[in-house]
Amino acid sequence: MASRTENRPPRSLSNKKGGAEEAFSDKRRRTGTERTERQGGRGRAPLGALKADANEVAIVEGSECSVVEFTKEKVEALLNEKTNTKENRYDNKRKTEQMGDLIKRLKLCVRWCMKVEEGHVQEKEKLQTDLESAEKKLLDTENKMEIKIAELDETISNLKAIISSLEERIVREESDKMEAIASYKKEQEARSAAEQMQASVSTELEKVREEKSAAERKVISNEDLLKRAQEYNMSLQQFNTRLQSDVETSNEAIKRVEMEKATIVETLSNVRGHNKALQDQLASFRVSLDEVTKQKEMLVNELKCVREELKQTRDDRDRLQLQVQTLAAKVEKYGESTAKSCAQLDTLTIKTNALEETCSSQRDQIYMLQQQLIAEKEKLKMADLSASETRTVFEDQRRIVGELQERLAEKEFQVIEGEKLRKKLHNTILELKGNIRVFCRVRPLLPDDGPGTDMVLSYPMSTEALGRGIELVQSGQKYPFTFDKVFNHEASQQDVFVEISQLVQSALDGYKVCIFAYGQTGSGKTYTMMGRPDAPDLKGLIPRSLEQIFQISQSLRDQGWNYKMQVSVLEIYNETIRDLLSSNRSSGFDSTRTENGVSVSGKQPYTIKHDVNGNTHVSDLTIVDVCSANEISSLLQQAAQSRSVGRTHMNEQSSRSHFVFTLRICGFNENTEQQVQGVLNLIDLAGSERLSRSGATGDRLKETQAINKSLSSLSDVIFALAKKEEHVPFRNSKLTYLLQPCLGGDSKTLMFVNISPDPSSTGESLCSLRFAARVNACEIGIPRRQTSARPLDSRLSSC
Ligand SMILES: Nc1ncnc2c1ncn2[C@@H]1O[C@H](COP(=O)(O)OP(=O)(O)OP(=O)(O)O)[C@@H](O)[C@H]1O
Repeated sequence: MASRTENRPPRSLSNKKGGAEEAFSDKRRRTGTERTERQGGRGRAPLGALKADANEVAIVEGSECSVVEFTKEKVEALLNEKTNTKENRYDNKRKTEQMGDLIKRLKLCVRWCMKVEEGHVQEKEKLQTDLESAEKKLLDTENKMEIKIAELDETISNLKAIISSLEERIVREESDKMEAIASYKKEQEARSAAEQMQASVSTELEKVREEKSAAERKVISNEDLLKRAQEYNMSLQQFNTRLQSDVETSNEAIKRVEMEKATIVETLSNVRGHNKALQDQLASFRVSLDEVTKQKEMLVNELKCVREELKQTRDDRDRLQLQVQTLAAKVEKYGESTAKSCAQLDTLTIKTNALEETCSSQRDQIYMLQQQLIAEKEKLKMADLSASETRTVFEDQRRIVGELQERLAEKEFQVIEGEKLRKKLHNTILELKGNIRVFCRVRPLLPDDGPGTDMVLSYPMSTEALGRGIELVQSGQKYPFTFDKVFNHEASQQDVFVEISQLVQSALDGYKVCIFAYGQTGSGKTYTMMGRPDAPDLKGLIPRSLEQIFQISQSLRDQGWNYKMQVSVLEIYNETIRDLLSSNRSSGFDSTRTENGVSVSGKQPYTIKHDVNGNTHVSDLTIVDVCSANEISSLLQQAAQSRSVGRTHMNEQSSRSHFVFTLRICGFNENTEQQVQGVLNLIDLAGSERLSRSGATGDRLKETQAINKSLSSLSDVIFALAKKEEHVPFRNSKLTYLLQPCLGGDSKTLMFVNISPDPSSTGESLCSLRFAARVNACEIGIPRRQTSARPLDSRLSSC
């Protein structure tokens, strides 16, 4: 805000005389005062003050530039001052002095007058500049006011346009609403008509089919109408949303107008402030600034007009707001009524649809029921017809079932009988083959075998001896032997197993079966019995037999056979029994001596006993229940592991220990309640250790004699047992006691005599062959041989 002094307009010199005089005297007074203040510091008094009482002006000598204060009276007195001619009539000097003094004073007066005029001019200029600035400010304010008024006019025109558009919309909306109501009424009428039509059609449908199609067409048209009504409803809803958005925009416009109004009010307050300031200024220059006053009045008038307009605008706005509110209320009402009508329409549509659906579904149901009824009637007829046929067929079927059941029982009986016959035949065949059979197996030459390529073994090709004979050449002499079967060095593990597989089957049939290998060290006993279980083609008799047993036992399940199998594995080394399946290895050694296989005092571990059925039992031996060949192979691995650990522990030579694998088979047939108990003993007998292969050249005869002695003693035992001689050598031996039921009882025994083709061990081979031939020949004495004179056919027929 401009300061009061800045805004003060400059004093005009074109005032009336009185005013000018007043200003003049006032100015003079002020100038005098100022000067007095300025000169007071130097101690100089004004001339007027010094000469005031004498109407004279004191003039300071030598100071022409000094300013002397005059008054009007003094100036007039100075101008009217006349020289005293009477006194100075003749005194020219005095007269000159008086005139000089007067001239001086007049000069001072003129200088003062000029100074005063100069001050007046300056003041006038200042006042003029002040006036101009005030006018400029007034113009600025005027311009601002005009801009504001224009803005307000624009806002008002905008508002008027909005109001007019809203009014137009309301009119349109009302017309649309009227149309909607009219169409709704029409639709209702149409619906009621359609319902009536539908009712009439549904009644007519039952009567006439042709009219039904016409009614359906009408229903379709009604559906079209309904669809159109739904579409119209959708458009109404859209229009409603549009209206709501318009209301929102108008609300926003109202908010904008309110904000503008607030700014206008603020501006107005500013203008009022300005106006007040201007009024103050105008009051101070009321006289000299008439035009400004007029302009101010005009401004005030304009302001009043603006206020009035503002008031009007507010009123308009209020009115508009009221209109908007009423419109909004109307819109809400319309919305509600539309929603209600929509809901009614929806419910009506749903009802109509439901009724139509029910009608159509009932129609379908009736049709279906009619069709079903027809079909059922036909079925009933057919059923009546076929019932009698079925009855006859049923009777036939019942008769056939009875016959089949009879035949089944007959066949089952035949199967059981056939199984019995098979067993019997199988047993007879084996008996015919011999209860104790001896097979000879020759292993191939090994890289470790001694030098020399002389063929020491040959196989006669005569019809009688083909596959059964073997000839050994020693010192140029031929020694022929005949066995139940001879396997040359080319025979595979499978070839050997094929020959013994029937014997294995006998174990499942409830017989005691014993297969053992006999022969010198390194002749292939372990290879024949165990083979190399890790290589499928090189598996020996033990794993192959066990696999076969499990396969057959599984296949016999269909015939009602259930088998329980138990395994035990032991080793006899130097009259010591070692349980190869015992988890406690330290207790696996039996150092207690026994007599006749029975401990003499107290309960000793691993005592061998025979029960009344001829079964052998070893006390405290680990017996493991097995259900699969895999379990047995893992047990065999365990046994092999225990064997090698035991050998290291006892510093044992491998060929000195006998390996005995026993499988007890207990079978029960659920159908026939038949029970069998078989035993399969698979034994790898100890070969006699060569004394010293390296030192054989020196003491060859002694070495051979020792081996022969060992083989001979084992062969003596086997021979005596097989022949059931009273005197059995080495009776106290555990092996003898173990072999006794296998060879001496009713068990089926197979002995492998293994031969090495090594030319350096021909002596041992000859020895083995001789002893095996003795065992082979010992069957001469057993009962089967006595009956073997009968022809084979007659023996088979007796079975
Ligand atoms: N038919 C065969 N085919 C191939 N190799 C064989 C055959 N028979 C035995 N052998 C091999 O001969 C060697 C000796 O065989 P094996 O250990 O079975 O003799 P053994 O009679 O059990 O000896 P010991 O009495 O010392 O235990 C082994 O290396 C074995 O692989």
